[in-house]
Amino acid sequence: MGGHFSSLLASDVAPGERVPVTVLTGFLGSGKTTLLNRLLRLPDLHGTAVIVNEFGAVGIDHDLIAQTTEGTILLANGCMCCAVRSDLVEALNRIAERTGPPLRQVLIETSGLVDPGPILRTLMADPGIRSRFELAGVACTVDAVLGMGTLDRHPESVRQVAVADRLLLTKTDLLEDAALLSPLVERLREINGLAQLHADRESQPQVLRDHIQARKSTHVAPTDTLFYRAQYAAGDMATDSTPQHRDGISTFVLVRDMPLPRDAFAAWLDMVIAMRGEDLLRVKGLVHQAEDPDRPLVIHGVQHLFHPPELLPAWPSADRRTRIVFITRGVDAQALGETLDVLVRRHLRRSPSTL
Ligand SMILES: Nc1nc2c(ncn2[C@@H]2O[C@H](COP(=O)(O)OP(=O)(O)OP(=O)(O)O)[C@@H](O)[C@H]2O)c(=O)[nH]1
Repeated sequence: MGGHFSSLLASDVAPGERVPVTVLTGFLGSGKTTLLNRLLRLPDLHGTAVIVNEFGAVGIDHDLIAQTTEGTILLANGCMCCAVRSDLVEALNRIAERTGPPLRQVLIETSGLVDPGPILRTLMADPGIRSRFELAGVACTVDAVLGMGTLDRHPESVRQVAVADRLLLTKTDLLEDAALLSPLVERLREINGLAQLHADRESQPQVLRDHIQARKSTHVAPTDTLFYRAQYAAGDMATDSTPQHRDGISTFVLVRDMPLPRDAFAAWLDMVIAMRGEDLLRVKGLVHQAEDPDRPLVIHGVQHLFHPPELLPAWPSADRRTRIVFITRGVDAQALGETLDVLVRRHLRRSPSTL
């Protein structure tokens, strides 16, 4: 075993007490800073660090953020898209090493123009960062009035939506008629049917607070709901779902009833990552491993980087099928499934006792 996923599987990294990091993205002017300010006015945010990333050498976003919460640290560290790795790593290390109240969670506000992919990669790839921090998820603001036009004109805004766990519709108060929202909601669902959509402006700061405070170790239930949402995204999951295409992005779910031999599954995922890593915008799944049938393996990746996979103590529901959700750019769902089947068959010919 030599690929990216296999090495993670072999390293057996324990989740531990890592600090959750949430990325807040959203196109220019979509309301990130406004939401952040409303968040910072809520109680119970002690130990929250906020990293603001701005486009251009002289940013003003950090001046627009009210520093109202005790124990909140604000860092402004320049342009995320061209210096993402060193700046972000440096900012996180600085936060982790400072003295003072314990750090409980981090929120990174990205510049409105960036594709959040490199930021997520940095969070997942840097060994020093990974040992201290865990990616809690991505929240994305979408302007209820201008969102549709932005998605039409700016591919980076599509990518922001595609990688989000939560989509927060802003400026709904400016809509004359709530029905005007439906085409945008439909479009967002086509790009990313997995994300939770929050259109209620009032509750959005609380939604974001709950999200940034959630630790992965407490995520058993959300992992389960992920698949209900996936079902919504991809229709019937009895077999592999038909890809939903929009904006060059397709979403599908790969489903397998039979337990998968661990080595065959890891070899397949290594191969998929090596060949199509750049096009895997988001991969999330529960895997039924033949060698450990009672504990599902949770996999979670962004492009060619995956989190260390984690074993859940038990299946979150009676459904024990392997279900992997893919949000990709142009990856052929059928070919992906067939390759997995070939590798599993080959493995079983060599080691028939696995099942
Ligand atoms: N009416 C209304 N205005 C909003 C809402 N959210 C943001 N705005 C306004 O929209 C404008 C842009 O909001 P910001 O919060 O600065 O947006 P941003 O995403 O941080 O913008 P960038 O930093 O340029 O990427 C500001 O004038 C806000 O007052 C909302 O929910 N309702």
